[in-house]
Amino acid sequence: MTDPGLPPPVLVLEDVSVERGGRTVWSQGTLAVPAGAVVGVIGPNGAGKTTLFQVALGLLPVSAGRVRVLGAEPRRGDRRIGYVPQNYTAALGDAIRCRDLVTLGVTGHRFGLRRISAADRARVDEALRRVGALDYADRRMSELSGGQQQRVAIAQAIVDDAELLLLDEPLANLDLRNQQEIVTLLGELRRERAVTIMVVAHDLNPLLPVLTDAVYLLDGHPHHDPIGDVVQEDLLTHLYGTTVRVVRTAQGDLFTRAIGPEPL
Ligand SMILES: Nc1ncnc2c1ncn2[C@@H]1O[C@H](COP(=O)(O)OP(=O)(O)OP(=O)(O)O)[C@@H](O)[C@H]1O
Repeated sequence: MTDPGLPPPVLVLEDVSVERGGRTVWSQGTLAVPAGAVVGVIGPNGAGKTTLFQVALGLLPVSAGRVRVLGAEPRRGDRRIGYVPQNYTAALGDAIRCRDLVTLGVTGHRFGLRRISAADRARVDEALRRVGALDYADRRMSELSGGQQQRVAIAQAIVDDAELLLLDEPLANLDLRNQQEIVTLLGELRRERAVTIMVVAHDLNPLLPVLTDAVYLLDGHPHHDPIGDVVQEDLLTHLYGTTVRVVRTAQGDLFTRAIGPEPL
């Protein structure tokens, strides 16, 4: 039973299975991601993390079960969801300018670029300002660093006031400082906009300060738990198939460390 005092969960799976190319990617997925959470989506390569996002975005039908996203069936082009795919910025054409990329988040297509209203232009500027990218708004994406590009991609995802942000590996290829800045930005967005954020990540450590929950793909099934229940040595060791230690420093910082395969 859902507590009537709480907002409804943003993503609900009821006994969901997904197949790709004739094989089951994951099955028996039953979970509910609460509104306002910052969720790490974790699991080994090929476990189906991106597949989960594609299901939520209505890009991939499920083979069994029922999915609800923001209270409705998943559907393509749902403006309430902001999505930054894996390697998104690398896949863009070289020529596009930052402001135009963010404008696509409002108009949905390139033809709209010339006909944008003053109100929409203001929203684009506000999104660029919010991620700290206004200074380079008129530069081409190809002229920016990886950290700057990721900010602009996030600006595009939030420009339409998304209620759910799906970020696939937003920290990949970023140095430690840029990773930290993007993580800080995610924490701020969550507080300011009450947005729910789901982040696919291979390295949990930089995200731990902001994560409230995790969805983890274990033995072919997706599960959801509060982050504290997931950052456990047994669970992470099982999940990744290599010994993982959980370390807590005297300052209370928590991090994980892989220390190699189990001895045979
Ligand atoms: N377009 C596709 N057609 C068929 N199978 C696919 C397709 N895309 C992915 N798969 C398969 O689905 C499974 C899950 O892929 P997915 O990309 O969701 O995994 P992932 O957990 O995000 O992996 P990674 O961590 O490597 O990015 C993999 O076995 C993959 O080979």
